Amino acid sequence: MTRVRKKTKKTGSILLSRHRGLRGGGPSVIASRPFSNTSSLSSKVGRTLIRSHHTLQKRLSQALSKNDTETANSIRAEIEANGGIERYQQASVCGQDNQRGGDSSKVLIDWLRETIRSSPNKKVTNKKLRLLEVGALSPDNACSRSSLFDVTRIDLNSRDPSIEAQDFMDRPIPTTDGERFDIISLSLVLNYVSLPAARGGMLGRTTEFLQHTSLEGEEGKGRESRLTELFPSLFLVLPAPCVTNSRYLDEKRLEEMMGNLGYRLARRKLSAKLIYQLWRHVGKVQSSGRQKEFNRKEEVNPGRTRNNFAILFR
Ligand SMILES: C[S@@+](CC[C@H](N)C(=O)[O-])C[C@H]1O[C@@H](n2cnc3c(N)ncnc32)[C@H](O)[C@@H]1O
Repeated sequence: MTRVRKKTKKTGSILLSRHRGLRGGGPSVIASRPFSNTSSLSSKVGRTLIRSHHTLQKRLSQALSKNDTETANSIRAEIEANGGIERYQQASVCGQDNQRGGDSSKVLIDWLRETIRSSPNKKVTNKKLRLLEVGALSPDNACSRSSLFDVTRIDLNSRDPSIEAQDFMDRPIPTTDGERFDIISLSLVLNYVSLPAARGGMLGRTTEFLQHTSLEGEEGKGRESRLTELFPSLFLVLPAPCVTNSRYLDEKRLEEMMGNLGYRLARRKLSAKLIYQLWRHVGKVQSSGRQKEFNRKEEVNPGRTRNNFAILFR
C-alpha cells in the first residue's frame, strides 16, 4: 500500500544535498538577500540556498512535464532571482570545504590506494584511468590531483575552462572505445535530478559510457594489481537520507536496481551525511524480467518521517 502524503519536511526528511537538517526555507529567503561576491557563504545560507534551488528545480520539472509553460517561466525567473545555478554551485563548493563534509572524491582515491596497497603486485596500470566526472565543480578535487586519472569534466554550468558545459543526458553515446571511460563519477548529481524516472534514465545511461576492454592489454595480463578488478565502474555519492530514510528506496532496493543494469557493489561507505558507493559494471545483463518492479514506487520503508526520494526505470 502506497501512502500519499503532502510534502511537509519533518525531522529526518531529506535535504537533497550534502547538507541536511534544515527546516523550512523557501525561495524568498534567498531572494531577499543581496548576493555577495565573496567565494564563501555561511553554511546556513548555503544550505538554504541549495535546498531552495532543488525545490525550484523539482517544481520546474513538474511544470515542464505538464507542458505548463507559464508556470515553468515563472519558476525559471524565480531560480534566476535566487542567483541561478551559479549561486547554487557556489554554495556547493562551500559545502566541499573540509569543515563541512569535504571533497567526496577523496573517498574514491582512498579506496583505490588501499586496493593497490593490498595487492601482491603493486603495479597500477599501464595507462591512466579515464574518468568522466559529471557535475564537476572544480578542476582541483582529489581525483584531479591524483596521478591515477585522466579526467574529463562536464557540468550543466562550467565554472572553469577545463570543465565542458554539457548536460550528461545530451552527451553523445560513444561509438568507439576512445570515447568511453574506465570510471564515471556521479557525486551529488543524481539527487539534483528532480524526477524519479529521470534519475533511472541517468543511471541507465552511465552504462553506455563504460569501456570493457582490459586495462592492461594482452601483454600485461597477470601482472596487474587488484585495482583492475574495480573497473569499469560508477562512483555514486548521494545524501545519506536518500537511501537511509526514504520511503521508496533503501540500500537493498538500490542494489537490485543497479544489479538490473549490470552493476555489482564493490565498495561502500556511509557517513553521517553521505553515502559513497563504487559500482563495478560487469556487463550488460540479459533482461532479468525485473524491470516492471522498478517502474513504480514501492514503499520499502514506511513511516511518517520518511522522505520521498525514489528512482524509477521506464
Ligand atoms: C551539488 S553539485 C555536486 C558537485 C560535485 N560533484 C560534488 O560532489 O560536490 C551538483 C552539480 O551537478 C551538476 N549537474 C546536475 N545534473 C547534471 C547533468 N545532467 N549533467 C551535467 N551536470 C549536472 C550541477 O550543475 C551541479 O554543478
